[in-house]
Amino acid sequence: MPKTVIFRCVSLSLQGGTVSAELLHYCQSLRSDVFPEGLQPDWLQIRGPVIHVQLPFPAAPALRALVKRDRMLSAYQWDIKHNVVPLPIERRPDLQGAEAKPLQRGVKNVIAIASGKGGVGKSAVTLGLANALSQLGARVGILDGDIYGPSLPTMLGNVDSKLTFTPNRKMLPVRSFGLEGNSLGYLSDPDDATIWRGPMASRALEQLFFDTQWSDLDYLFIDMPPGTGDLQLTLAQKLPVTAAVVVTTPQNIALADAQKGIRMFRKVGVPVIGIIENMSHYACSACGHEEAIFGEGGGVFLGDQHSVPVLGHWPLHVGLRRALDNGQDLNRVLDGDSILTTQQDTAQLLVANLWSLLHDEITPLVSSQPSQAKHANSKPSKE
Ligand SMILES: Nc1ncnc2c1ncn2[C@@H]1O[C@H](COP(=O)(O)OP(=O)(O)OP(=O)(O)O)[C@@H](O)[C@H]1O
Repeated sequence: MPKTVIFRCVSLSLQGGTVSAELLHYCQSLRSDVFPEGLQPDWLQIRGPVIHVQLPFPAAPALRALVKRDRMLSAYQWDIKHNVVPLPIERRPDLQGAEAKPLQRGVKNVIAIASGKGGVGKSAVTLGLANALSQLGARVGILDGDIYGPSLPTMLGNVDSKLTFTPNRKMLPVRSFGLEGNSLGYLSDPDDATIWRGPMASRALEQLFFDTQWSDLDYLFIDMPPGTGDLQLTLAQKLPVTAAVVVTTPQNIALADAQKGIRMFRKVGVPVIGIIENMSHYACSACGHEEAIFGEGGGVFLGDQHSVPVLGHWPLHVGLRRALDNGQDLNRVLDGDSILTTQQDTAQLLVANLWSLLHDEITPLVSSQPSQAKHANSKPSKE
């Protein structure tokens, strides 16, 4: 129905004091990256001039931006809340096997953040996403799976914290900046981990995952160990991972490793719901000149090859590096910086993609659509 006609219907129905089905229909016709199928009628309740929304994932800023662009909808008051929906067990092949252990009570979704190659910023991206979702009102935890170089305690600014245990010997996660975290770095001398070998390392991580008493969490991120070897494969198989995100830099060398990561998850039936291109470019803080230090277009090329959407292009950012390495609260030291908006946009797209996995009637963004990000079809530059 054309917009003008709907507008008239809605005005009439409001004058009559009745809720307009046309308005719900109209909301469904709105489209954005985060809401590719519009606003679903069962999310909305219209009472007089107020539209109450219960989103199944945290994305209030994306919805506000959508509403702001729309002359008719911006005339309403919007009351936006969310209640995160877990992926049902029947849609999770990883939880159905005889060996698979169930998710802990209260953890709704487990998202693995992986990279084929080390040093691409996987831990930085994990923390950035977790922080962004927490700022959007989600309850978020991080499991530091990088046993050979646990970086979570440094990034959360609590290197001296040690784990405490419940009476039945469950580990209680450490809390910082509104996030829960667990890492071998809190448990022992981190240097001990460097001598661990494959099966031992994988058992340690399983234990860290299953024997932590997480609170009720909407999202638990696992910062996977770098690489695509046996350790990573075993973990992807044994941990109840809802979906995976692959981090890469634009370079060819990183892309080749990221491809292996995507294949690895697919092999064990874990959907890869997005790629994040980190260190996409550098913007000089003195003159603003942008330089693609590690090449260009790699993330999009990878996404197109594997039909996985690119969720974000994160720049090399001096302030971010400083904050992470000094364990500072990103929201405080980067307040007003566009990097936080970039991270939040990516996080909203990520949880929207995760939600779309739940619904047969919604076209999943996962593995069926080519990337919608800019520079589509461009090949990575030779670096
Ligand atoms: N976008 C970015 N801008 C600036 N610095 C970054 C960015 N991403 C990561 N870094 C910095 O790069 C370094 C490596 O990042 P990080 O530890 O997250 O990589 P990783 O992929 O997890 O490494 P590993 O393979 O060792 O686990 C850190 O000092 C981090 O703060």
